Amino acid sequence: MALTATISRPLTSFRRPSSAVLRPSTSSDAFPFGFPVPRYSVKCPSFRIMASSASLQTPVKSSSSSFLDRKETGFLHFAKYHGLGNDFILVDNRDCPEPKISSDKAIQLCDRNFGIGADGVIFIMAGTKGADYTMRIFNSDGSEPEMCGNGMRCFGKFVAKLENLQGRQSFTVHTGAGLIIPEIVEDGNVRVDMGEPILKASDVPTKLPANKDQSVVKAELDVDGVIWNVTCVSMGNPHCVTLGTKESQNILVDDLKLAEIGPKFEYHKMFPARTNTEFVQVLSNHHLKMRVWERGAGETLACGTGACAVVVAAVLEGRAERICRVDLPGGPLEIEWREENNHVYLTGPAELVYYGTIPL
Ligand SMILES: N[C@@H](CCC[C@H](N)C(=O)O)C(=O)O
Repeated sequence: MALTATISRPLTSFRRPSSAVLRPSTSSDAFPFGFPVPRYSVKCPSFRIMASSASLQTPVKSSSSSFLDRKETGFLHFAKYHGLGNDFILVDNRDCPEPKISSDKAIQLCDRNFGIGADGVIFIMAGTKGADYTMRIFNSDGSEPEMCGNGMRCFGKFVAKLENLQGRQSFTVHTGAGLIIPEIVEDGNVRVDMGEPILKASDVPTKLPANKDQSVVKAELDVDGVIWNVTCVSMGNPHCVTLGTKESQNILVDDLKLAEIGPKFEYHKMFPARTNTEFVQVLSNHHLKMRVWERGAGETLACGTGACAVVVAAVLEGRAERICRVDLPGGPLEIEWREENNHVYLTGPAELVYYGTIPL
């Protein structure tokens, strides 16, 4: 019998064990996709009968006369979501311990001309290490990052659909960046407890010379002869944040040729795991504007972990307060770096674009 998790709890602590209540699924937990349930899985033959841990409306028969079996080919059922234009293919992977598609397939599916088109593919997986769920993600270049802030908001919305959860909800998600807690709030936005930023240079990681406290704040980075002032922050994934060059403390982000300079930061020898790079214009001490060049995805319309890193960097450089609105090309995010627990909170929208099915 398939089980679905019903979770509703206040968000007061972090990195705590899961206490999700498990209940048998019923027909009211109908799988949201409006297409026939597949009779196979793509990379998990042992889960052949069950397409999703959400209940199926009709029993699945393994019939050799079915169209899909006859074709002997696979289909991927997915939901397309976006968080401020940072868009993802979401796959219900709860019935399979490994992502249902390979990183090579993710590259194809993310292609905006020859595929579905997305900045990444996100897998909703069963919980591990005491969490309610696990999130894995491939960037559009097939690399696997530790975390994704906008993706986590989409993850939260999709889980609520899959589990038929209404209203305010929160759950714990195990990621490469540790335990992350998305909460769907009253207005439908998702607020994510992103945990603590990592500032220790070797953990970001960056080879840039660190301060006494091992952080890299307003260090000089030479990119083709231009000296940029950069602060390095990991939100589980690496970020290089710049609020200006040695010449000028103010960047006009709209004027930057990101496609030209972005890759030079991403592959700079000072960043052994490559890096995401945020270019920031300070509008006031509560209002920042940024553009991002993402590791493994290029310029995107928004980056949640990036916006968090930007506020942390701007605070460390004395250019902003701990609660900021961050404007990205796709729209604004609210970021708070809370002093009492050192956690960063990210709040913003996540929207379903469509459900789809694609042959593999
Ligand atoms: N867009 C994401 C970040 C996705 C991962 C990133 N490209 C990386 O490789 O670290 C976000 O919203 O945080």
